[in-house]
Amino acid sequence: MKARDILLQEAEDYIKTCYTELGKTEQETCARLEEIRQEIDQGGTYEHTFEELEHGAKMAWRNSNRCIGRLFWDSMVVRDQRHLEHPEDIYASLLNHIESATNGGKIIPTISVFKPPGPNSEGVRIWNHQLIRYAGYETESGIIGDPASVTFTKTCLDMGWNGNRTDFDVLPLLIQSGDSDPVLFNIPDELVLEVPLTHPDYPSFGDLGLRWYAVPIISDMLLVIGGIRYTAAPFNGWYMATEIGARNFADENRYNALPHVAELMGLSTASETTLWRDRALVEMNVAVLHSYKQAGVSIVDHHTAAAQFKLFEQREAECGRPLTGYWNWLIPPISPATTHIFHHSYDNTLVFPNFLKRSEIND
Ligand code: HEM
Ligand SMILES: N=C(Nc1cccc(CNC[C@@H]2CCCN2)c1)c1cccs1
Repeated sequence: MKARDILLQEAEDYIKTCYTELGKTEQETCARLEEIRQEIDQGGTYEHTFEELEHGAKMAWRNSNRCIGRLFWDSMVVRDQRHLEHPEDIYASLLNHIESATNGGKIIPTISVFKPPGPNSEGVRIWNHQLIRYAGYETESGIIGDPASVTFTKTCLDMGWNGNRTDFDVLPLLIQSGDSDPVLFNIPDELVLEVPLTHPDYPSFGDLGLRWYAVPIISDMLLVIGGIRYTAAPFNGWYMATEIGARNFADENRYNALPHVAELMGLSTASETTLWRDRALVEMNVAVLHSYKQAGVSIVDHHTAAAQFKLFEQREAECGRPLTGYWNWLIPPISPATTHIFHHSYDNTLVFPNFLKRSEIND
């Protein structure tokens, strides 16, 4: 099949599903399909209406098999930014996304969709993994900051960026538009809401100096709708606390904070059989939930998130949509067996629209 025929097939499949879900008539659907056929014949691609883009982005979230947070798929704010060309304008739009999604801590799930690559344009690409993330610096005496960011930090340093070399330096944005070189932009401090970590029962927890940012905004995944690949479509929700407490601060190849937490709790780390690691892990997650709630920043615990996911499963069944999911990612990293997810199996079929990692694209 030629590329155009594949694109036309994917466009038809999407429009039929999308227009049915939006309650449009057969007549409207056929008329739109004819328009798209002509557009593809003439220019090799086609452009989504805002309505098609908005609903497609929501469907992509609804189809994200690794996401436990999908109950709220239909409430996402979709920002159509396809008219922007210049890196400075894209930068300004990303700052608006950060500010509007943060919403003073009452986080609003939001996605910004930028111009996709076309027959005569490279489209937009954001090189960051997340819009807000901490730098990682390799030094002779170990790593400062987030080890997961060492490679990207090196790229930014090579391009002339300088961090303060603390454990919590917010990285710059690296934006590429069309076929021009990527450009670096700093994020103003006042736009980055952060939460200092304290623990309700251990006053010395605050002395660890741990903090994390409020809003996770994934910026390195592709949004694929009806055969169109949006290479820059940063999206945010709110955190599930275990992401921060059981991975970012707990992994030995991340901030590796559990031994410090065990020490301040007065636990001996001499033997694994005391389960000191597990006790430190739970208190780390208690600290995250306590701190985000105290700061008025949206967050969800893994039990509540699992209960919400169960509701999502039920609603999808009521709508007659087969549920797809990926068990390995849906179970939380602590106490997984206390959630219903652990005791179920899920169909990991890839349904479109969806989000893909760059490495998952095979032309
Ligand atoms: C509203 C609150 C949300 C919560 C609590 C939530 C929770 C999560 C969690 C815990 C993961 C696993 C992440 C990891 O282990 O690294 C995840 C994955 C994912 N979520 Fe959600 N999510 C939310 C909203 C969203 C939104 C708004 C989107 C997109 C529009 C989304 C799309 C995804 C995708 C694509 C993945 C898989 C990422 C990958 O494969 O690397 N989620 N989500
Ligand atoms: N709560 C969130 N967490 C999340 C969602 C998708 C992807 C990620 C990052 N996952 C990659 C890390 C690094 C390896 C394993 N997890 C986090 C959200 C981020 C954006 C919207 S919701």
